[in-house]
Amino acid sequence: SHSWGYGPSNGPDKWVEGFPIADGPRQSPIDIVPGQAEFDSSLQALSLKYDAATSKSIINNGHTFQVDFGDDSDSSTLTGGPISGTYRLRQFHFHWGGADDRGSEHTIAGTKYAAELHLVHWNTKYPSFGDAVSQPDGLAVVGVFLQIGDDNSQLQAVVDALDAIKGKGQQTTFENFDPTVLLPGSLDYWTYLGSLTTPPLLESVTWIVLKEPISVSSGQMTKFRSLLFTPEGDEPSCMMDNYRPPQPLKDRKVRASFQ
Ligand SMILES: NS(=O)(=O)c1ccc(C(=O)NCc2cc(F)ccc2F)cc1
Ligand SMILES: [Zn+2]
Repeated sequence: SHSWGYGPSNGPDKWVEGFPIADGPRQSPIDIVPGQAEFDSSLQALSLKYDAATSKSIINNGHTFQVDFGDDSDSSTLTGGPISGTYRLRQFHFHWGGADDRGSEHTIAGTKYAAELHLVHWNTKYPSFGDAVSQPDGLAVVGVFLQIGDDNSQLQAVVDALDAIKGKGQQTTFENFDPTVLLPGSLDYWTYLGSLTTPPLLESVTWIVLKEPISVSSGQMTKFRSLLFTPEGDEPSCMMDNYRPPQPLKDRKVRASFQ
């Protein structure tokens, strides 16, 4: 059986065949309509405390590239915001388009950004990420939009590592990187209950989508698109348009941390 991907034969419209939860009640991403989000004064400020020493490696997993973090202690955590307790940073990755006019998973009143960063955290009330990922309050993912503009010098360290992980399955060390440098000035956010945006699409994610985008240049996006979905040696397929489109809101409310 061919595995899931983003092509015409294995893409988002086909995922329901192998993962029926694709049509579930709390799927992600969604279109966020600011005028319909409800300001909730009880929402706390986000507290993101990351330790550069926990960054380990950068890998091309055939769907995206991700930076993995050591998560066997509370060195890099998310607290506050809409969540209770402590969530540990596991990895961050991106989704992007084949052109600068698309690529984000969440959209804002229909507006697509060029890319979207996901910082993935798991609830330490569970013994591991693998346990947390199947729990309704197991994960918290912070989403950050990337908007085309000036070169993002903070992103360059990540961009420069991509040459070493061109093909699926390739990885290399990626140490001393603090993802705080990838956050925008404001931590204002929207939040709602959702899912993983890739199979197995588990409905275990508290989504925290930042209102303020960060910048990325067209040239930096071109380097994202030079990665391959395929292993070196296979017929090359450029890694792009690795985003799921917005899913039905169904019986959910989006809350805003700001007025
Ligand atoms: N785009 S997103 O931020 O929503 C997202 C975040 C994490 C994962 C993930 O960890 N997948 C692998 C994976 C899934 C499992 F369910 C169990 C183990 C595992 F490695 C997938 C999507
Ligand atoms: Zn993602």
